Amino acid sequence: MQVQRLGWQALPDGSRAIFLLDLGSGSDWQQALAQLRRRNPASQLIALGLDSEFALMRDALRHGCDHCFPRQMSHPAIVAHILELQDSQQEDAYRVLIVDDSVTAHALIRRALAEQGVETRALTDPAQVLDALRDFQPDLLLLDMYMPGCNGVEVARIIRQHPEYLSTPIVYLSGETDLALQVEALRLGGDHFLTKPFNPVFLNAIVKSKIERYRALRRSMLHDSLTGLLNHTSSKSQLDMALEQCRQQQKPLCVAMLDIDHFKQVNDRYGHPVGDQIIRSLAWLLKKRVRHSDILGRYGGEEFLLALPGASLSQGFAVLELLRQDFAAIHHPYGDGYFQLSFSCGMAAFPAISSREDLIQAADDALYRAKRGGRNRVECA
Ligand SMILES: Nc1nc2c(ncn2[C@@H]2O[C@H](COP(=O)(O)OP(=O)(O)OP(=O)(O)O)[C@@H](O)[C@H]2O)c(=O)[nH]1
Repeated sequence: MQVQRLGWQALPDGSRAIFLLDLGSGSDWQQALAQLRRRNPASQLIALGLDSEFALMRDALRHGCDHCFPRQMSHPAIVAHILELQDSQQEDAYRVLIVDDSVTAHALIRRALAEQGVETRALTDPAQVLDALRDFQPDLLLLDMYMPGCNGVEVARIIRQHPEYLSTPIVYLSGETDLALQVEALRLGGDHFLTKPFNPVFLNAIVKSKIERYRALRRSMLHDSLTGLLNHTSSKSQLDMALEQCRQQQKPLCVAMLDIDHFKQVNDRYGHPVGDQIIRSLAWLLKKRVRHSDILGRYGGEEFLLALPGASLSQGFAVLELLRQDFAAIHHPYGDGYFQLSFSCGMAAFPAISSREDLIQAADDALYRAKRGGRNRVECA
């Protein structure tokens, strides 16, 4: 992430950036803010340090701010929000699965959604829906109501039998105008009912808002709230998927378990909030340095899991050794001074070790050796 400090006059146009704005105390920012908004429609505008006052927030939002962070918001909370925004800017395109027996309807819907950059896959046979859900991992389903052999409500009910798809938004898109039938369809597992012929602008608006909420919900389910990294359960499931891909593509994969050294002493000496901040700062260092395709999770209290698909044990070792040195060099401010910390790390790699459980166990054993060997070191299985 690049950070620049600029005055209102020097702010660039047409960028996809995150702007942190100090709106000051007067009201002369309103015009400048509105202009910035017009010139940078794809950017995120954040007003910092505002008094939590209705009229001020209303004006900031009215003139183009996406978020207002009140004065009392802590610095770590601000950084966490910014990192989350940066993540959401890097997200994949929205994916919509269309189930409709008419190929003409497919073409119309796909064209309308493609205009907003939404990826689509279309099925004429509803019996293939479970395979398509697994392969395509859509963010939303658009379901026709009347199809040969099965209706849309039955498809929705079958999908809802699978816990992993319980929260996937289902929108009916059908010529059915009977209100009682529409209500019944919603009761049995749908989230919204749109009628054909559809308005493309309205369809896109519904699809976008449903997917935004769905992705936000998934983010909070899959990520750890302190650091924003994957949580314990989702680290393991993402590692399973990455391992499967590496197996198919005959690539190596390296797993590292990291644990901050003598962390109990940090809490005891400086207090729990400082301990939390140390956990965040290691999380952010790791996040800044790994690739988008790597898997990074908070595995336990002060323990992290990092998996590097495509990296051999020696390549992974080089990455972790550098990270170890860089973390150990950080000066963590406290009072008028600072303190330094280190982490220990254990590593193991596929294909020498083939299952997820064995990889984590082997990396954990190596981590234990690193601790026993004096800490602040990386050991390989
Ligand atoms: N501040 C803070 N502390 C945590 C969190 N999760 C776990 N801890 C603390 O982390 C400490 C871990 O201590 P230990 O497992 O004994 O190990 P250690 O002191 O790090 O020593 P070594 O791992 O042997 O180097 C415990 O005191 C936990 O209470 C958290 O979310 N925030």
